[in-house]
Amino acid sequence: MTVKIGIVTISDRASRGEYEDKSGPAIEDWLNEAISSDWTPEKRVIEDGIASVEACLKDLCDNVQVDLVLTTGGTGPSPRDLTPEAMALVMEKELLGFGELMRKVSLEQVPTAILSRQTAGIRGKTLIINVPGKPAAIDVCLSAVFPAVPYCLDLIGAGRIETEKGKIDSFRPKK
Ligand SMILES: Nc1ncnc2c1ncn2[C@@H]1O[C@H](COP(=O)(O)OP(=O)(O)OP(=O)(O)O)[C@@H](O)[C@H]1O
Ligand SMILES: Nc1nc2c(c(=O)[nH]1)N[C@H]1C(S)=C(S)[C@@H](COP(=O)(O)O)O[C@H]1N2
Repeated sequence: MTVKIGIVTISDRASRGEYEDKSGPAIEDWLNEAISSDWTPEKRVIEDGIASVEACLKDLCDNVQVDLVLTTGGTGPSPRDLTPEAMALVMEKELLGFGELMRKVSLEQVPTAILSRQTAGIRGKTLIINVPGKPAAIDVCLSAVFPAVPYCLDLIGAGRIETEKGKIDSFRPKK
């Protein structure tokens, strides 16, 4: 069975068509290069807000039953940045290391990386990871955390993914 991956762009302006969504497609391109096994994208572009993000994430996890969700946007400090507040309502377990590592590598590029409240967590058999909205944040954040993603999916009973050696060396500890 194919692994399903949710790609969720969270942006008021992209969802209204005021600018072109570049971050969702950048995530899809990145995954196409990084994953060598079979996978299918489930793409969404939604407005900022606790209710919109909560509903989208619950639908992807509980109804569509995706294995992994990557969100982009809404992690900052401005009034409409509410992705973390929605994550708090959706996650059953938070994985704090993801946010810590993504901020660390992002800080080597921009001092404003500390403004992102991005995190990751588990709901059922789905891993959800937040990335900031700027298209430039995608490669640095995903390259940093993705080596641990396949084993995390194994541990929660999600589908198995293999990565493209050279792009991402995923690590599975020997049993
Ligand atoms: N999905 C996206 N596609 C293209 N550019 C984006 C996207 N999301 C963010 N950006 C760029 O990054 C900037 C900062 O992103 P941020 O998420 O803070 O947007 P925002 O100012 O809250 O507005 P909005 O929620 O309407 O995207 C945006 O002004 C835009 O230039
Ligand atoms: N790697 C990386 N991380 C980054 C940025 C970036 O340009 N590159 N932008 C920062 C900025 S300016 C903000 S406000 C926060 C939150 O962005 P978001 O609200 O679009 O999620 O992410 C931060 N993290």
